[in-house]
Amino acid sequence: MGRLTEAAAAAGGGASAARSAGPPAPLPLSSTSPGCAAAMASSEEDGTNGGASEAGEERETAGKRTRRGLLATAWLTFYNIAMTAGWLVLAIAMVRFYMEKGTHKGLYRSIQKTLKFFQTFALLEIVHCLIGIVPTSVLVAGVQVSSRIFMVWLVTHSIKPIQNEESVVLFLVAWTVTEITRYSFYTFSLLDHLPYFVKWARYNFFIILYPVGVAGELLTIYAALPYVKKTGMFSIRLPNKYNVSFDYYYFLLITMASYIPLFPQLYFHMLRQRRKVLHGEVIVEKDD
Ligand SMILES: CCCCCCCCCCCCC[C@@H](O)CC(=O)SCCNC(=O)CCNC(=O)[C@H](O)C(C)(C)COP(=O)(O)OP(=O)(O)OC[C@H]1O[C@@H](n2cnc3c(N)ncnc32)[C@H](O)[C@@H]1OP(=O)(O)O
Repeated sequence: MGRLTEAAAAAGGGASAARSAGPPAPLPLSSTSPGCAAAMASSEEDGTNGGASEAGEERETAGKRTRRGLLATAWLTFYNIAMTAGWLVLAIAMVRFYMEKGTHKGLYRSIQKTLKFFQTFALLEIVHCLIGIVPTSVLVAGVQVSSRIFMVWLVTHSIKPIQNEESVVLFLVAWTVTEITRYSFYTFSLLDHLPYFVKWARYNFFIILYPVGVAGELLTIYAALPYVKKTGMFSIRLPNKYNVSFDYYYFLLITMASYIPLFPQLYFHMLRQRRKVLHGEVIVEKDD
């Protein structure tokens, strides 16, 4: 299948035109076919397109809502409000803890229930992609959510001695700021009242927060290695009646290594989203 790509001027479109112009991302983890060539046209920087394009955007939002269905829109609005509130509660609890105790020791323990609840609830994001009520690629959402679930349940919850590591605070702060911004962005978008600051924050904060979060996660797994090796936790040794063996220590090493190919994919996916939404770059792909 050959491909032909052309740049479309985003005269009155910004993010909406970008989205309507075609699916994002020629990366392997994106929903588009790998290797698609893409050309981009940059238009507005500040989101002010004039009355005509605003009316166009409104029509587009209404169109999206109709396509998605009212029930799905109502569910997503509820889901995003609940998630924004959950991560806000977490942020407030963390700030209060630090102000009262003056140390990060004991922080994870004090917020773990809320964290586990809301991060596990985020599994629904994979379901949203699978049933098609959000346009995100299942793979992108799957890698993002499963790595978080893994960090919460199979690392931080299960390996108590690492819960007071500074690196835990690093990823907790990065996740919390990201999620408050991200879910409020989705909420305001669905409600058709998106403040420019929220949009700007959604597509800029990640530039710093993604590497910070990943560093926190990797350092936490690294800190867990000696304990996992010593205890042999979650490992299955031979001989056993199923004749299978599993070593959690090596599994953690492989997981750390998998960040090398996977994290850049997510990061570049977000950089592309940023270019489309904030700078109105439009990717149009045509199949021969
Ligand atoms: C079992 C062991 C597994 C181990 C795997 C190990 C490998 C791991 C490597 C990866 C490491 C990641 C680590 C990570 O945990 C670190 C951090 O998170 S640190 C903190 C910083 N993080 C971020 O900034 C996260 C950025 N990522 C994301 O935002 C998303 O997760 C992502 C799925 C990557 C991107 O989102 P998306 O493609 O959806 O982009 P947009 O937000 O621009 O949305 C596109 C359109 O979808 C609509 N949408 C999406 N979700 C919703 C929703 N909930 N409600 C309503 N609408 C939604 C959105 O509005 C856009 O729609 P449209 O185009 O129509 O406007």
